[in-house]
Amino acid sequence: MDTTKMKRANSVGSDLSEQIKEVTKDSHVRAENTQLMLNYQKGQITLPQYKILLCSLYEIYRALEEELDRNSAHPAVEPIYFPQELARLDSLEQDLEYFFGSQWRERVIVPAATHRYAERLREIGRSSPNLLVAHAYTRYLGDLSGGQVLGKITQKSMGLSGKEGVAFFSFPGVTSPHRFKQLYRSRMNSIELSEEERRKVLDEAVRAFEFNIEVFDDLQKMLSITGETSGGRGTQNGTINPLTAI
Ligand code: HEM
Repeated sequence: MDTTKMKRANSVGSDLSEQIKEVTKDSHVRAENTQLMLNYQKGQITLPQYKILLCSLYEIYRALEEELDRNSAHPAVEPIYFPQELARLDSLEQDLEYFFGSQWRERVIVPAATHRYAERLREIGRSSPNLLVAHAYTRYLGDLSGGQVLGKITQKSMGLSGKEGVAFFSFPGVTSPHRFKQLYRSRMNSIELSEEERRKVLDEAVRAFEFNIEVFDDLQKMLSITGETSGGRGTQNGTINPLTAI
């Protein structure tokens, strides 16, 4: 972490939740401004874009949640381990089945950036579980924040009714995202970390955003190669090969 970022982290006090927000502020702006997220915010997300995004989210959450589960008793994981409230894997599986049919597992295709992100999650799950909080924060608090707006946009842009195809955005175990985020932050703040460990967590959070940005950029490239950047057909439950199916 460069000294400017570290100074900024310290300027907001000693709470991990404040520091992590501060050091990832610029990264958040960059993530919001990726082409994929910009299209999203303009309501220009198409079914092929959404389906291919779901595939990557599935790989990411599979790695994240397997590592959180495996390390659930670790002192830096236990306070922020909320599988009932937060786990996304089942919802993603439901959404993928809705769009790709019962053989959806054979249709999941992801770009190289997604593999790198998932590999990093598995690596830290194995060797530095302290860092999982940085990734859990980046994804889950994002899903409970901007993600809630994106869910509504998805439903509207794709004319989906009810929860079908958009289970990913829905958190039935969280009554108030605002209050839950407060609880989550206080749990983050209760994790005991040395200065060195804290610096590594903050670094990892910046990296976590970077992984997401790379995934979005790769997805955008994949879509432009398949000519599906806008107004694609998006055959539901089609039987064609993965690239044309997205
Ligand atoms: C269209 C894209 C996005 C929009 C419109 C958006 C919007 C927002 C908003 C409005 C908040 C603040 C909520 C609050 O203060 O209570 C927020 C928080 C957050 N977002 Fe995003 N976001 C987007 C993309 C992302 C992405 C791609 C990530 C990471 C993968 C992300 C991660 C986060 C995190 C971790 C927070 C919590 C910050 C904190 O309170 O510490 N966001 N987002």
